[in-house]
Amino acid sequence: METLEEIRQKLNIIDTKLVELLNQRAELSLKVGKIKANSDDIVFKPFREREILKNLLKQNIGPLPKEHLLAIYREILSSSRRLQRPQVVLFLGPEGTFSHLAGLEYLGQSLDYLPKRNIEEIFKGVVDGEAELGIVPLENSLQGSVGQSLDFFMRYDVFIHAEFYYRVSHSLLSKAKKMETITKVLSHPQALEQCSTWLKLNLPDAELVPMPSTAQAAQKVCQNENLAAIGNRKLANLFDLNILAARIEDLPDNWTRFLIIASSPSEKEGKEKTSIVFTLPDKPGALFEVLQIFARERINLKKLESRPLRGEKWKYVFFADVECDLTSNEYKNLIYDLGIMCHTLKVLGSYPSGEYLDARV
Ligand SMILES: O=C(O)C(=O)C[C@]1(C(=O)O)C=C[C@@H](O)C=C1
Repeated sequence: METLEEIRQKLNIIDTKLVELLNQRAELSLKVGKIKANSDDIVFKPFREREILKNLLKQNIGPLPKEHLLAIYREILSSSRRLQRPQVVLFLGPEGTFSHLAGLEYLGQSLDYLPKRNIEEIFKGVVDGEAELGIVPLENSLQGSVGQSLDFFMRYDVFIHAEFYYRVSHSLLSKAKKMETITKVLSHPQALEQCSTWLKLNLPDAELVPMPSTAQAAQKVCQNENLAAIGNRKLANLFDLNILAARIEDLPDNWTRFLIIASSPSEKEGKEKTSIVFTLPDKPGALFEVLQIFARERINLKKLESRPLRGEKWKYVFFADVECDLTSNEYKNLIYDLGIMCHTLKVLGSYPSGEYLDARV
């Protein structure tokens, strides 16, 4: 049998090779960066990244688990993007919110994450060039759409580059080591609501205190061992808290869909979904005609939502996701027809269909 010393020697040799290879990869990434800088192209290429990850998974014969390989590679890609150009990304703050944690998981640690006080500031910051990318929450599988995010797509000139889904799973976090000392539980009202059955069973006497965000709740409970917060388990690392209980939500299949936005359109090929916003003339069958076009072309409609049109009462704007690349040449005529039928039509972007990131694993 090999001794510990011998195994460690072998690990050292492999690590040396890995560093060498990572640097060779970084050199190539810098070359790509120069080409992109010359053509003013955006650094983040979600379709290419997904292709890389897919190929890696095919090649991986273990024992390295798939989730570990993906996590390692997300960081390699994050560093690669950062090498090409400093990457600022705006998110709905403060630090530790689901948006922040979701962004860190999807885009990696090498970016500069800048918190914003509200969703509009994210759109505005991206349009004004304060950041190359923004992360916006669009909808939740249990609670429905984030109305504001939909509205700002109508008002700001931004494009969608990627989508991903992030699991909403809650833990009980505290400075205390045991649950017995907890007298108050703090969190965002939605998180308290999502864990109400667990709280009734396990902490029936605790006072429930609403907070503006799960991140602020986690920050607050650092002050006192009798307090606990409900939020993502990663808040434990961020605020140095203990996880007293995990996966305490009543309904475990809870996901939020996030979009990555930028001020210029996305890359040209390989896209699977397109989002559009449109308004219609006030006449019978106006929406039916639009839907008929999609039916005629056998295009699958994944989402259709109406929102009040700002400044014009009882008028509506429609937000739709379709399962095809509407920006490709193949659909030129369709876009032309839609343009005639709609009062206004804006193609928000085409992008690869999103991955599901599960922070619980
Ligand atoms: O292929 C590119 O366009 C790259 O910039 C390289 C690379 C990579 O490191 O592999 C980096 C960033 C992109 O998001 C995709 C891939």
